Amino acid sequence: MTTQVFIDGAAGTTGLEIADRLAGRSEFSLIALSDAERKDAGARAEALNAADVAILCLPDDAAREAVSLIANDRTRVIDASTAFRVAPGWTYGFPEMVGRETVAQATRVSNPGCYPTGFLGLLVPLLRVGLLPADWPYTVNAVSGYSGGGKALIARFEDDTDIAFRAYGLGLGHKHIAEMQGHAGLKHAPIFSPAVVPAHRGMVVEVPVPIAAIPGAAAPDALRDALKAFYEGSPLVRVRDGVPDELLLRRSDAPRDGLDLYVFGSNDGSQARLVALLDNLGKGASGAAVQSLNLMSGLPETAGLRL
Ligand SMILES: NC(=O)C1=CN([C@@H]2O[C@H](COP(=O)(O)OP(=O)(O)OC[C@H]3O[C@@H](n4cnc5c(N)ncnc54)[C@H](OP(=O)(O)O)[C@@H]3O)[C@@H](O)[C@H]2O)C=CC1
Ligand SMILES: CC(=O)N[C@@H](CCC(=O)OP(=O)(O)O)C(=O)O
Repeated sequence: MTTQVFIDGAAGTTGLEIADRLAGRSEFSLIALSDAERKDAGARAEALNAADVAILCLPDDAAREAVSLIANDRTRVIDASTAFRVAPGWTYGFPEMVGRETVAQATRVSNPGCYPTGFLGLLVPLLRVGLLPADWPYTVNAVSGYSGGGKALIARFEDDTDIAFRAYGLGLGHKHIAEMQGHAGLKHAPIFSPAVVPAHRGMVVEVPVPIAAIPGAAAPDALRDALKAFYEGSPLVRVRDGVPDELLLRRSDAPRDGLDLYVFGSNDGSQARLVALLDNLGKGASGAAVQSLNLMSGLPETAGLRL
């Protein structure tokens, strides 16, 4: 029997990429609304309640509304928005971190934010084994392709091709901070410096680690080995060796659902740069949602993904 999937917000950036990854897959059939119906609460309620799995690719308020429109115990939810990422009763859709079986059994899954995927992917394994402390005030610097801001930011960057770099989150209150602090169990909120570059997709997330100044922090090689051990066997998360001359995002980069992690260390081991490379629309959004959908449907986690 096929799983009935309804993508609420199917005409948006994340929704379209999810539909792309589900195209041609006989395990799923998509419930589609016409352009005239897609924002109609009645039509959405009917589709939400007909679905085995509803994937919400909506702004936060519309995602909350969608959840409130579900009036049965059967429809399971994967929400791509920020609305439920630290909410009680929701499973955080990072299977490598919370466990594949936990996601497979979940009825309410919140898909991780793109930046937190890099930050938590780097830090949580190291905090869990005590190689870095939870009471250090971490910082996180990141750049994203403009598709990370959905249709509105895509339109802005495509209209104004003169923008070379856009720093934002300058009020130090970005919506991902609670998610980063909460799921890492950090004492202090991280200082987060996000920026957008004029490329459609792609993301680099970096956590600088002044090892010599952090009580109990391990050496760079030990940090890398611990990440490797944590992600051993993961088909999507790779811990890379070596020190390339540079890390590049290219405007021509194809969609991909992997997450690449690096630990760069100074010669004397006193400093490290933890770096994550991902596609904001891949493991940072649509790829992660399909990974969870696969697990919830008893399918191989990478089915339909771009490895
Ligand atoms: N883009 C990314 O890289 C990531 C996005 N996300 C999250 O995913 C969610 C979707 O983002 P994204 O796809 O980028 O955003 P988009 O703006 O590209 O798409 C959102 C879609 O939702 C539709 N929509 C808005 N309100 C309603 C409503 N009340 N009922 C039905 N449809 C509605 C919009 O309609 P219309 O087309 O008419 O505007 C649009 O098609 C957001 O919460 C975002 O924060 C998470 C991780 C990464
Ligand atoms: C470039 C850009 O604008 N990025 C978005 C985050 C994208 C993402 O992860 O989405 P969620 O809103 O679902 O968390 C931002 O900073 O708000």
